[in-house]
Amino acid sequence: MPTVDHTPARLVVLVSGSGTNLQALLDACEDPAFGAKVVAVGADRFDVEGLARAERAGIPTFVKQLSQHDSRDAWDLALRRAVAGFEPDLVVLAGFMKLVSADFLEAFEHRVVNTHPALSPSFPGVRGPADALEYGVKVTGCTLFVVDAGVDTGQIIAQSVVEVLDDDTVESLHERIKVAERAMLVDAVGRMCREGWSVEGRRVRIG
Ligand SMILES: Nc1nc2c(c(=O)[nH]1)N[C@@H](CN(C=O)c1ccc(C(=O)N[C@@H](CCC(=O)O)C(=O)O)cc1)CN2
Ligand SMILES: NCC(=O)N[C@@H]1O[C@H](COP(=O)([O-])[O-])[C@@H](O)[C@H]1O
Repeated sequence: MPTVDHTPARLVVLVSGSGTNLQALLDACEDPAFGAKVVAVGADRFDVEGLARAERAGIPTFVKQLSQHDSRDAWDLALRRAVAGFEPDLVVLAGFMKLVSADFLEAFEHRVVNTHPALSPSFPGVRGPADALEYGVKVTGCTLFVVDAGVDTGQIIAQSVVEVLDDDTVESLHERIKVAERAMLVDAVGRMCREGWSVEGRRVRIG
């Protein structure tokens, strides 16, 4: 089972875009009682707002771009080494739009979590809000899970429900999901870092 080896716990956050989930963690970490600090932010692309948010907060950043490596395996290894160099207790994929390999996950067993804008196991992949809207569900939401080698199939840590409104667009729905997602992420990551967690079969227990 994972152990939290540092106080405060060390978070490495991976992003690909605007980084509002990252920002929520950065804000929460300002309170020493939160029990965690972001020690590095990584991305798979340059010039994203998520990296700028980290730089403004004085946090080290790194970029590992797939196109700058000879193969997917070489990219994955470079990413793994960069993350490992920061000795994370927890790796948070926060809008990170690349699949990570089984080797990556083995290096940080049960320590890699991802936030997804749908209620798993429904609507996996990169179109969670659009797929929920198209299907016609009346409620959707967000899920934090322990990442495994599948796509959004890992053990569920936390979920939050969001109502779908009659006049929702993909954008309006995703924005409302993101409000719930940030609160869910901050709450669950804080509790994991302060209380520890265990994974048994499909079940995750905090504390
Ligand atoms: N092993 C896993 N890695 C990741 C997971 C996961 O569940 N298991 N979740 C993602 C986020 N994600 C959806 O939740 C997701 C991200 C990206 C893709 C995808 O097909 N990406 C393409 C590239 C797309 C791009 O660069 O814009 C790819 O990886 O080649 C699917 C699902 C985080 N990682
Ligand atoms: N499948 C992965 C996926 O859809 N991820 C989603 O991208 C958004 C990133 O927002 P942010 O960059 O503002 O945190 C979040 O809603 C996250 O769940």
